[in-house]
Amino acid sequence: MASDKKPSGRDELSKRILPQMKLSHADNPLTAPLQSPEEAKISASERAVRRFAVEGNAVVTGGAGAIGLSAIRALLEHGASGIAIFDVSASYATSLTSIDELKKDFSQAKVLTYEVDVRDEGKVNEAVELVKTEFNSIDMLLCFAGVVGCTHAIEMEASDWRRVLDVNVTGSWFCAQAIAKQMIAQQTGGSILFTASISGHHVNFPQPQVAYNTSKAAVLQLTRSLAAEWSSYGIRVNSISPGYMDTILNEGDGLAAARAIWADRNPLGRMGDVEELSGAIILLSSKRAGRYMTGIDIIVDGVSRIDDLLCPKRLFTGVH
Ligand SMILES: NC(=O)c1ccc[n+]([C@@H]2O[C@H](COP(=O)([O-])OP(=O)(O)OC[C@H]3O[C@@H](n4cnc5c(N)ncnc54)[C@H](O)[C@@H]3O)[C@@H](O)[C@H]2O)c1
Ligand SMILES: OC[C@@H](O)C(O)[C@H](O)CO
Repeated sequence: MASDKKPSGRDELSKRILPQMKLSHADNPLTAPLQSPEEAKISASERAVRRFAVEGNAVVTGGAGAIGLSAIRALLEHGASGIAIFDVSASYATSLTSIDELKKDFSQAKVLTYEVDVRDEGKVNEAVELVKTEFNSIDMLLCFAGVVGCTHAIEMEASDWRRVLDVNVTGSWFCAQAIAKQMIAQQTGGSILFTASISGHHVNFPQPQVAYNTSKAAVLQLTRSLAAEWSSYGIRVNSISPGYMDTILNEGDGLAAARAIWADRNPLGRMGDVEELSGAIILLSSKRAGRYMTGIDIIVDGVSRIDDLLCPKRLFTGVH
């Protein structure tokens, strides 16, 4: 029987937004049958490897940085066929040797570098077009481009605030939108992974980082919002939240002294190694292993958040 119910606002919206591009359940990689008849025949060991395989090509922002480079190595180890690194020249200058090593170790894959400041929307779109021509398809986006700033809130200049928010939030958004458009046009779906932080979940101690903490909390909401909007195009959107990792990001800006405090307050007594993020990155980027995961955040921090429980100032003031 035909319903005379008026369409809801949501129905109207769904009609307007690229309705013709929405994937049917059978074509959407997130709702299509999990296993094809051919796959049912493969050996258990082959299935185990396939479960965590990473398929296709990835754009990796901040890929010349510590976490980005380690993630690229893991993506290539798990089968990625192409990597396009988006980063700024200063980082390329120091990471060229590592990038050359990656190219040598994974000669079957294409590793390309693009000088892109993720704050520049035009440059991001331009680079995505170039990657599209080079790779034909873009299947993954991993956003590691990020900056930190340790300034007392009361002394912060507008430019300090904007620098952090522009790179960490707006830059991630520009890249996600440009690449989602491409994934939607391909009708293949894909995976987007943002880098949030434990700083998006709690307030760091002892360093003052209001802009950074705010930016990473925004990344968590960006993740959930885009996951909800883009699942009907087969696009999964997730994030990881690293704890204190032993990278150059945590060396400048007066942070050297804080490192001992962070390690001391962590029950494991140490900061994290970037390699320890690889498991979560591969799980979320893998089409099979991560298939029913979207809109989530994986915290990899060796329980650094225990700061929240142990910080005497916060306990006494009751401020959490
Ligand atoms: N190191 C940690 O403890 C830690 C913890 C939680 C989250 N994170 C996040 O992980 C990500 C990577 O951090 P990392 O430790 O590898 O730092 P890193 O400084 O080694 O890497 C960051 C990379 O981002 C690039 N970048 C900065 N601004 C950019 C811009 N405008 N456009 C393009 N690229 C830009 C840098 O050139 C650099 O290569 C960041 O988003 C950071 O906030 C780091
Ligand atoms: O909170 C952990 C990180 O996001 C970050 O490394 C740190 O706060 C930067 O000083």
